[in-house]
Amino acid sequence: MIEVKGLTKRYGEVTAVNGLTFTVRPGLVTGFLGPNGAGKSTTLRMILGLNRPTSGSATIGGRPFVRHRAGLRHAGALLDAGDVHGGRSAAAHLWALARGNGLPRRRVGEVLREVGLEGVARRRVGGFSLGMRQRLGIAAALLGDPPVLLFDEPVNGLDPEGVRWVRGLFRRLAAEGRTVLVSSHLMSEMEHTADRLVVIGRGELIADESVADFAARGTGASVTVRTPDPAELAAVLVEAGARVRHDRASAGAGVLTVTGLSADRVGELAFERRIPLYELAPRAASLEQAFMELTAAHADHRTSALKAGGQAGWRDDGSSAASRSGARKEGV
Ligand SMILES: Nc1ncnc2c1ncn2[C@@H]1O[C@H](COP(=O)(O)OP(=O)(O)OP(=O)(O)O)[C@@H](O)[C@H]1O
Repeated sequence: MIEVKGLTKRYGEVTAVNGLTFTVRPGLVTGFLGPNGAGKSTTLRMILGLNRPTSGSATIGGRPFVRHRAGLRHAGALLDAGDVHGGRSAAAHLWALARGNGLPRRRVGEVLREVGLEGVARRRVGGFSLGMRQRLGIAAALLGDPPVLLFDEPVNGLDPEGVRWVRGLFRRLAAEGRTVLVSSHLMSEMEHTADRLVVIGRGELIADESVADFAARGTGASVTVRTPDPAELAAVLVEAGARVRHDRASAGAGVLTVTGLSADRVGELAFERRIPLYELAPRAASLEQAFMELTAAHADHRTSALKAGGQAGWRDDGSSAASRSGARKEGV
């Protein structure tokens, strides 16, 4: 379990994280989402004791991470896949970590097999692709067989097969009862991977709930209804204030997409007018749409980034080099 309470981090004038409070539970994959600069990496670094909070606390299993001896047995993390000594082999890199944490040598071979790098164990990490480095970072996180795992943008650089593999790995780790926290800017990725979402914007908590509850908050929610009398039903629904789109005919019936009325109300109106229904299904807004709506107020930097000729919206290069190297310079 990870517990974050009133966590705040200021860098001079910049408040990177502002009074964050949330709990990450075992047995679930929790997605940690937010626009660029929302404070995800800073939060993960504070949870791992790499950045010192200005105020508030973060604990893993009830204690600050730095108070755990042989830390890799308690929590494993992939923060920055590029942050590896390029002159070492994959096996040597992992063996150095294992030795420092009192872990047996056999774990090196086990985790290399787990991530599919056993064939390149003796190769220098300097020649690895970004995807291979991500796999190596995941191997390092798994080395101590820890109950708590944190991954910062783990799918960057992975090919489609790698993405599928990593999704399956996270689901398995959660099914084993571990606490799994995964940061991402890819909404679609979280839709397939996470059970819960912690969403932040400008360092503040926006949502902490199940994926389904989060998606249901978007205004793009609609109702799909199939009926042999689509024209008549459409007229009734429009009269009641709905917007109706006639999509297609299917198995002798018309399919309507209705927005602005709940599925319950659509069913009631059809019943009152004695219009038969073959199908009535509420559809939540897409996660992406709900996310864009809910974070809009916390992400006005998108516009300024565009004006400045910088990158707007979601990060797609897997790095925020300035902030990360800056955070490293803090020397904690
Ligand atoms: N060492 C630092 N010195 C000054 N400001 C920093 C430092 N580290 C981070 N920041 C600032 O804190 C804010 C949060 O940055 P952080 O990297 O945690 O966000 P993020 O959600 O991980 O973003 P991204 O997805 O772009 O990596 C940003 O405004 C960033 O510029």
